[in-house]
Amino acid sequence: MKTLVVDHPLVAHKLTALRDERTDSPTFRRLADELVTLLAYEATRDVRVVETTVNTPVAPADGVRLARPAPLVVPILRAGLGMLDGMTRLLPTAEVGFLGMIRDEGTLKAQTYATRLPEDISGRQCYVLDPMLATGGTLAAAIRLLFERGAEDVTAICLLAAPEGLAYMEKALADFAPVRVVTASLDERLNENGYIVPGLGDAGDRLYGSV
Ligand SMILES: O=P(O)(O)OC[C@H]1O[C@H](OP(=O)(O)OP(=O)(O)O)[C@H](O)[C@@H]1O
Ligand SMILES: O=c1cc[nH]c(=O)[nH]1
Ligand SMILES: [Mg+2]
Repeated sequence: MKTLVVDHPLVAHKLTALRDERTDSPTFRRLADELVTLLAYEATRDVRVVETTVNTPVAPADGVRLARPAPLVVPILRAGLGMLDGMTRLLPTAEVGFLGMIRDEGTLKAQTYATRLPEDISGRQCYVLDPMLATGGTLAAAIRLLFERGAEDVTAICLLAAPEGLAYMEKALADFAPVRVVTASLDERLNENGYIVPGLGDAGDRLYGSV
């Protein structure tokens, strides 16, 4: 598994504002959206393209276009939904599938409550969106499911990741084809409740709750 922590002053600036407990939900949503687009630029560096030629008003020009089948983008509900628009702004022709998953806050185990993916994802490049990689249980289960359905490679885009979660995913996904994690920050650790420290709190609540 490869992990990329995007090192860019704009990413750091927006992430700092996102973490701030005084940031309200509308601002949090906007910042998450902007951050995803910046992360997606790095995350799609290996997106498959094919060569093509177009005619400019002056002369033919060699170029590329996205290969088919189009990439599949999978936000993990609920919090991952806050990253979807930022991602499809960069990849407007991507297909979108949905996974609904929730972590039991007692056991910290992830449960899947909704799956809405295309019938056939064999050979597809997949981009999974979830702002928080904490224990890694949610993302590992989501990525495993995509590989079991035939995905060719999977990139997870997260706003924050914890070292414990990355280590867990490394082991849990060792038998699967390439996995990449692209994140804005590798934070210090998890606390006793499985929250990322310093983190940003509960991403789902901050996006969609009344906090
Ligand atoms: O790495 P893990 O320890 O599995 O935890 C991370 C998961 O927890 C959060 O979702 P949550 O279960 O709170 O659901 P929500 O998006 O509906 O708020 C977050 O968005 C991840 O999906
Ligand atoms: O820090 C954390 C961990 C899991 N889920 C969140 O929303 N935040
Ligand atoms: Mg939550």
